[in-house]
Amino acid sequence: MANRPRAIPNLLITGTPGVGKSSISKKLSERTNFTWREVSKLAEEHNCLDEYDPEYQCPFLNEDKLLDIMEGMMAKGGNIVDYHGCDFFPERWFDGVFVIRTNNTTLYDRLTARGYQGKKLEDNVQCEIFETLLEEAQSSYKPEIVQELQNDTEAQLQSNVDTIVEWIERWKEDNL
Ligand SMILES: Nc1ncnc2c1ncn2[C@@H]1O[C@H](COP(=O)(O)OP(=O)(O)OP(=O)(O)O)[C@@H](O)[C@H]1O
Repeated sequence: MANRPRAIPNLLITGTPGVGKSSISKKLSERTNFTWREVSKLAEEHNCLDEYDPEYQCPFLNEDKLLDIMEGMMAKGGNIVDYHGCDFFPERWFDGVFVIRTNNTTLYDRLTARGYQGKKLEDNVQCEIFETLLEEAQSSYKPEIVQELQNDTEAQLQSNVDTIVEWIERWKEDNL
């Protein structure tokens, strides 16, 4: 553990759209001095979105350009990276990967409330049912750094933030 490149860890908060990544990341950034990196916003701000994908009703992400922009941000640690994908980031960036989960009916309600419908709604709920992001995280990172967090209720939201804050403290102690 002694030759870790960072004094404070980088975290990845991932999961299907609507599971609560931003809610958790925001609260976490308020409880810590870590920086919340909303990848979708970064991509927009730095013009990393290419032409529109009519099937999925969202723009294509220019991953290489985005990674170049994020590389410098990640060097010192202290980042909370929030994105609904995880297999294209360099494995070395992250010390902890948290896959946020939500039960299917709750997720359906949240996405409907957000105005999702038709194929977009179905695809996102299926993505959660098939545990797509969990598998993606498990195949992209060492199993010991990947943790699932159930996030259906407000009480779970709070306890998930507590769990990650405790994880950060433990990481710091282990990597002095
Ligand atoms: N634990 C929770 N209990 C109740 N509501 C929640 C909880 N977590 C998130 N929500 C609500 O669910 C909705 C989606 O949450 P949020 O935007 O954080 O998800 P997300 O995973 O970041 O989505 P996206 O990937 O699209 O950005 C929001 O309305 C949020 O207030």
